[in-house]
Amino acid sequence: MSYSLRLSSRVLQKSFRFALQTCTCQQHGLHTSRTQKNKEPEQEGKGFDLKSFPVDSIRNFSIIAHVDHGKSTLADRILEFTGAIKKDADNKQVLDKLQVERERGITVKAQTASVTYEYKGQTYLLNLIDTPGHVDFSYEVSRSLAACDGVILLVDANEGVQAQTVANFYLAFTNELSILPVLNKIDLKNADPEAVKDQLLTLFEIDPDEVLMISAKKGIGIEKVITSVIERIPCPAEKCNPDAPLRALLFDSWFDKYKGAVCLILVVDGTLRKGDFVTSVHTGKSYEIRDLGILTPQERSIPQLFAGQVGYFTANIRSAKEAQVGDTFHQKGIPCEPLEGFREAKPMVFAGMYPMDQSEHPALRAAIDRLTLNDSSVSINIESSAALGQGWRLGFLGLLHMDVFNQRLEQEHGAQVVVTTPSVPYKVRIHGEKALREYGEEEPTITNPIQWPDPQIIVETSEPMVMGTIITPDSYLGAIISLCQDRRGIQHNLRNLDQNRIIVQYKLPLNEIVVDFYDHLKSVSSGYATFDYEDIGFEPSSLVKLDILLNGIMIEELSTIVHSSRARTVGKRICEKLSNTLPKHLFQIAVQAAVRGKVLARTNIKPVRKDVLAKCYGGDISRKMKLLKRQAEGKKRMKMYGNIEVPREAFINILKR
Ligand SMILES: Nc1nc2c(ncn2[C@@H]2O[C@H](COP(=O)(O)OP(=O)(O)OP(=O)(O)O)[C@@H](O)[C@H]2O)c(=O)[nH]1
Repeated sequence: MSYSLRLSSRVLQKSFRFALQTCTCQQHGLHTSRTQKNKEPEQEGKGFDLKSFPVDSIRNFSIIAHVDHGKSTLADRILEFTGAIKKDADNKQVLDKLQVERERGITVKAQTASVTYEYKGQTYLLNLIDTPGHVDFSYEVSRSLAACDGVILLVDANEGVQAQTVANFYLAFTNELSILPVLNKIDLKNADPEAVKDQLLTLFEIDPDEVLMISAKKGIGIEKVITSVIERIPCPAEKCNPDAPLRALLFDSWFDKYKGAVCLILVVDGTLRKGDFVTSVHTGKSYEIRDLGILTPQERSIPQLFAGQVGYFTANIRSAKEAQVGDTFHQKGIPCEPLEGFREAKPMVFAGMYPMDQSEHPALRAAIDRLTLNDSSVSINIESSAALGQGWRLGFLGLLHMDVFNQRLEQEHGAQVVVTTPSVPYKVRIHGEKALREYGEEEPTITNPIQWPDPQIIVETSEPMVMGTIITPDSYLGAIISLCQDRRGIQHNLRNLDQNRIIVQYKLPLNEIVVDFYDHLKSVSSGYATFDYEDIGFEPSSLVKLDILLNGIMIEELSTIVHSSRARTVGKRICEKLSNTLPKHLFQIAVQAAVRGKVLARTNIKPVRKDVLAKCYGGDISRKMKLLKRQAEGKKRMKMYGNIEVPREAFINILKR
């Protein structure tokens, strides 16, 4: 799905103007006039104050669902229905602002929109947070939920409950949020709302009478969703105190090249005003609030934010480290207890990232720094490689996350990067004083095979495990079970979801699923099975470092960590890939894969053959034999002393995914 940027900016400009008109009209009971339409946004912004929204008229909520169940479409309809954007056929996923989101048709970044709605004589301020559906972005979901009191749990009435519906339900449930179940896509011919209601009852004990039925695409049932949000999701009164000194939770941030970090906050206690001085609990640094506002969904300046309200501020914060998501801000000089943060992002997949050309290193560093401000779930460590130069080892929540980060670096910052094959973190228990001094702890976490300790000092190795939940039509169960077994999975649970669908849980090593498990699952189930996983910690496992040697010389960059039962197969695969990628030399090259010096796989790269007999017309056979013998001796010598040149491009081809 791709929309041109021109189109999206047109939609957003339109929506901005319309949002301003609506809010002003609702505030002052005016009708939209020609003069209002032509007013400058800044002038209108000055007149808008959130004072008239006491805590009991605020609803902070999120839409959570499995991927593609229609969250962004429902968000569009809510924005239209409340007048925040004009009703327009162009309004498609208005909150998906990033180019990568529009190109891939997925949400990767949670977005917020504040809208107002009149209901039973009172005007409500509804803060809607659109969240991503894909498993790799569940951190965005958990972060959004920290600012919410309730969620709309959206389920496709045709596809029914899927793996991420289950994961998202439990995320909201454990956060003690009110859950408003909504079935979407009831306009589809194959929609079976009654069966899906049964699934919700079986799995989550949701009363079928409480479930709303809508079509976000056709705009059916939207009003009921909005009024149910007002009636069934509590206001933030319980956790907010308007009379206490300021306490604000930072739950998202992004970088603006003119204003610095833009911080999205929930004001939990007190009031925040433009010009106030605030202090971060995390860094102890103080800042003057330069701009304060709400997202409608465009940034819109306002003079103050009150308890229970969601908005943004800018304070000339220039570094990602100073705008840490989960931080608490208080009034300068009036310290407070930090607010309870939320689940820390835990990178699951690590990969090296290097500039295409070393001269681009400073520019890439700046680009990564800015992008991590927008996506704080990425971890960064400096890394260097003899072949690829100076770079970074970045940690991501999953493979799609890594791909999207890479694409955003290119699209939003114009950076060209080399990304190496992803790996997962391992834990290695070591012994010996020298070893402990070197690694600094008894059980270091290894994110790069180069750091793997000498086998002599290893006591035990552990790898990260996940609990995978798969929902599938029963006809694909056999193929899915053999796929999971092939990936060293152990079945944990299996039960019927309804007459023809099964929910099955497998304990799997993360290493076995990071690269291509999802693709294989989709292919063996004709695209019907859905998968979600949660981290369940490290477990002891027999892990070894697989080294790659070229004519006996170890190439550090190509080493990988594998389960001992997989070493031979993986070694064979790498050797074959290398022999197809490396340029031929004048002598033969032996490509070997070895564990602790024992060779497990080998391929040979044949030498380039120079025709030494070309100039030898006719003549004696012994002369020819002599030339051939001399050539063979030369090659033998070269093999001993000749340097194998691995061009940077070949490395890039081998190392990149
Ligand atoms: N027929 C029908 N299609 C719908 C409806 N709601 C959404 N869709 C379609 O479903 C697809 C996915 O919708 P999105 O709104 O992007 O779904 P999403 O849940 O935000 O997706 P992610 O952000 O990637 O998780 C789009 O093609 C929509 O047009 C509906 O009520 N009926």
